[in-house]
Amino acid sequence: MSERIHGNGGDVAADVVSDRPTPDVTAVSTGALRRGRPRGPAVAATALVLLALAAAPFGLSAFAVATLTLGLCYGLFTYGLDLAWGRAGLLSVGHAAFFGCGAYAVALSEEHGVPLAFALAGALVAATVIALIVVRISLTSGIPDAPLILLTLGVSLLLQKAATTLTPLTNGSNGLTVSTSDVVTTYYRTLIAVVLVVGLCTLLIVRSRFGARLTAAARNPERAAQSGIDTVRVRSAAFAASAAVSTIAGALYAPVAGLISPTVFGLGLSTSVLVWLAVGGRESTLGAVFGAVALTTGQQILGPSWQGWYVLGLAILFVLIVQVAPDGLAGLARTWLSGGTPTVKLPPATAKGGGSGTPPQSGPDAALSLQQIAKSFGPVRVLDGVDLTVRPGRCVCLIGPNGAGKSTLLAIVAGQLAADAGTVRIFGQDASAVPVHRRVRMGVGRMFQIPSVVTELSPADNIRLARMEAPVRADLPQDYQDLVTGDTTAAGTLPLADRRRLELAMVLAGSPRLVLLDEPAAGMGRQDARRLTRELKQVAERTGCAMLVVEHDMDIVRELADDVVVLHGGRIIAHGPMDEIVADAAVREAYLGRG
Ligand SMILES: Nc1ncnc2c1ncn2[C@@H]1O[C@H](COP(=O)(O)OP(=O)(O)OP(=O)(O)O)[C@@H](O)[C@H]1O
Repeated sequence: MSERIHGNGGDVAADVVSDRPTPDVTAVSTGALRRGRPRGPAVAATALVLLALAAAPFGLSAFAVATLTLGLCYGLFTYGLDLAWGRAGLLSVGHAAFFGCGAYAVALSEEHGVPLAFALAGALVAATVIALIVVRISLTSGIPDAPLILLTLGVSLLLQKAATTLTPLTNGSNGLTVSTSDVVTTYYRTLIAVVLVVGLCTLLIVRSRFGARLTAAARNPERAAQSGIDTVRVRSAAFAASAAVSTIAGALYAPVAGLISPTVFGLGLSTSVLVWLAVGGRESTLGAVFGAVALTTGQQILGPSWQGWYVLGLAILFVLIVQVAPDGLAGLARTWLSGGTPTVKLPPATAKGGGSGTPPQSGPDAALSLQQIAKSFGPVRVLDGVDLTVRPGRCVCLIGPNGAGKSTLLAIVAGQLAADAGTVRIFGQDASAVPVHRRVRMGVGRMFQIPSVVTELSPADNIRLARMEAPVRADLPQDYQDLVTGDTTAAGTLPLADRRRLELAMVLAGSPRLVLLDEPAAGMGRQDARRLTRELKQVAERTGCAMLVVEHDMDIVRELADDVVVLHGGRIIAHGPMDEIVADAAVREAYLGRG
């Protein structure tokens, strides 16, 4: 008897002989960095799984092998999603759009006699271009997560609509048939080989310098950009690769399914792959494939008899996993094998250090020169023609009442915000339209109000990260060497003062010539704040860098500042040495609230 297996993207035909009842389930489902995982057990587990998969055709029924074949197609798809959601931190809820492109490429090629290679190349190009457009719009919108979720969902629904309505081409909702000969035996082995090759290729990429950049960009885009990494480019590339792998998975799925209909673009499959990945575990090749294979098998075996109960069980499993083990089964295994939560590790390719940027060559009069900077948020004019100069080796403290626009000005200097008008010059070069990561290569370093480090990495890896794109390779001062050689616990577990010290070390490791600091002692106790102030002074003396510091604490300002600049009402109302500023009537009126 010929048996059909039902996949989430539509019917799946497998010409197998069995007495089993036809399984029919619709699964309800949802879904970077390298982990510091125990390598021996991971390699052993991978080898064991591969051996078991290779031996499957010899010991299992044709139905079971067909189920495994389908599971491997979905496994590759899940692995594709992991590149986006796991490795790049980009949640897509419409990834079936890319899977469907691959499946329809095969079906259309067969139906209309288009050469398969041509159809596949077309699908890969289309999926990659769509992915790049969607991800770039999302990442440059300035709004986290929501744009990508909506756009991916929109694209998948649009493609589903197109597949339904372009009847002469796609046969509408009836779909297109694809020949399924020899799908169980030879095809199964081919699929294992493809999964293995794609897995190895991406593993190499993840362990490369690109992988290190992706690790940082996914975990802490703000700090990654401030370390000279083009986060939009790196994450966009990972998302495009994710779309390409998903397209390949869809193409491999078509002959297994035998029938490709518009449901292949549907929300059901997009949510299923999220569940497979969540359960298997993000950032784990094995976990992603295992999650898909295990749940697809469960669906085929339990689905027909348990029907709604299976779907309910899957939903409960998903909620449990998200609550109890957000890193999925692979995360649980890692924690169990390492005897605690393992620290994420930066790929080794970063060890060389030194980036491709050009350090400023000239010695201009000003490290920073702002001319007529203006910025409004809606109707509120926050900055209204600010002129400011910071000379090399000088420390300028920017003070002013709450809401005066100090942090906004600092963000404009760093490149995080664009000014509405005015010019930002850094070491003589016009940097007004230069993005954050390129300003870093021009010599800008930045410390944030809340210390911004990659919390999952060890302090040493954080410093390696900071060095990776540095225009000039700088050795850290002796006082910070303990951070390079110290323990390997995650930086997120350090107390605030130590995280602040680590952030300063990261800034120093980037060889900055202009350092921006936003309330560096915020939240610190008196003693820690004094220690940090001393360290900052030493840094300024040792490196000769310029500093622009936003600070409220007048003791710190007095100790640090060569010049004080007072911002009020969007304008600079006074500047000069601290003693003159304190005596200035306009400052007392505006800032201290007395005349
Ligand atoms: N992204 C934004 N959207 C809308 N308004 C903003 C935004 N960022 C800042 N503002 C507003 O701009 C004004 C200046 O904010 P900013 O944080 O630059 O002031 P500040 O001088 O640093 O204040 P504080 O000393 O309290 O940190 C405030 O009124 C703030 O509410």
